[in-house]
Amino acid sequence: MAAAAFLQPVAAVQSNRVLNNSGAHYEFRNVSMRLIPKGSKVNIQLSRNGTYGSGKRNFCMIQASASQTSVVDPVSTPLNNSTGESKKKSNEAALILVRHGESLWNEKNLFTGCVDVPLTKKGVEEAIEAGKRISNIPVDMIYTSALIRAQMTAMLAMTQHRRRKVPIVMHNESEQAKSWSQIFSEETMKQSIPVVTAWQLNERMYGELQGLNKQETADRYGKEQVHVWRRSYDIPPPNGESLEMCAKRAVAYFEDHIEPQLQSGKNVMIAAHGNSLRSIIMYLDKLTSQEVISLELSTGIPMLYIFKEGKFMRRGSPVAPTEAGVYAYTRNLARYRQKLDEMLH
Ligand SMILES: O=C(O)[C@@H](CO)OP(=O)(O)O
Repeated sequence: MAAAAFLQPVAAVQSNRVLNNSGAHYEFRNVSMRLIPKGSKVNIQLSRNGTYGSGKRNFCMIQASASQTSVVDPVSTPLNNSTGESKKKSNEAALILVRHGESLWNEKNLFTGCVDVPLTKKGVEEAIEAGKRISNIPVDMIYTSALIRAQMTAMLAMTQHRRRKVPIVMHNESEQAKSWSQIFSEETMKQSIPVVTAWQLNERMYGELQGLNKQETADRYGKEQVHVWRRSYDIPPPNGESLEMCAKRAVAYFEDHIEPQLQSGKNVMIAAHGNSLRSIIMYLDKLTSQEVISLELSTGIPMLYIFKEGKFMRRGSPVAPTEAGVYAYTRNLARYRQKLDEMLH
């Protein structure tokens, strides 16, 4: 099947029933399909009571064939197997951490926490700048929080990547969402980067401070008290999460979901928040609770780690996409950079 494929909402098809080989009818509910140009063949997958089968029928400009396709899950399928761009002979991978760009509530100096606000224009520019800095570093998987400011940052950053892969948000929240967002072209899959969103990477929940102005809160409760709420390790703000509580869920997620990807040689970018990233950095750099409270992260500045032989090595922030030093960190990064240059010049 050579033609470019794309997903089509089921509702766009003219019938609400298809006929399978044995003459049985299936409702269109849970049908996933691959559309190709007129006259070509298309495979249809039917999901009925959890089982899959193949259907055959002419409708619109599609002719259905009896052959069956397998459902390809981009998260579990290695995306780099044909380009060889980040094949790991040694067990090594790049990890990029980036705090979201400035949000509308950063700009207004409001406690934000888990309130879902977007980036400002400056935040958009910061995200694009972050993308330029990492535009020569391989990215096979992206993890973001469930909040739009982190997701915008990841997406905007990837618009700058020289490899030009397309970040695609995975929707696993329901069987239907999963089935309706499937991709049916291996070629397209190879050119995609799965984006996994996880609430565990959210900013720490700021409780009753969310939406309050930081300066006004300091004027009202005292600078010291607000400093304790903002920067102590284990004292939570009223009805909110302490950094320790935030670290518990963010680090558990990192260990359970992200570290296995790095171990398998995938290069990962995480776009998240001041406090969820401080928690993860505390884990990566083995910081004490005293050390982590003085760690401040700027918005939109990517940080690079190399994961090798089970250890994380902090490599700082690439200051420019062409910064030679970054690519000298490992042979794989150097090779990737060289391949991009060859491909794109
Ligand atoms: O308001 C927030 O959610 C965070 C991040 O902007 O603030 P703080 O600097 O106090 O961690």
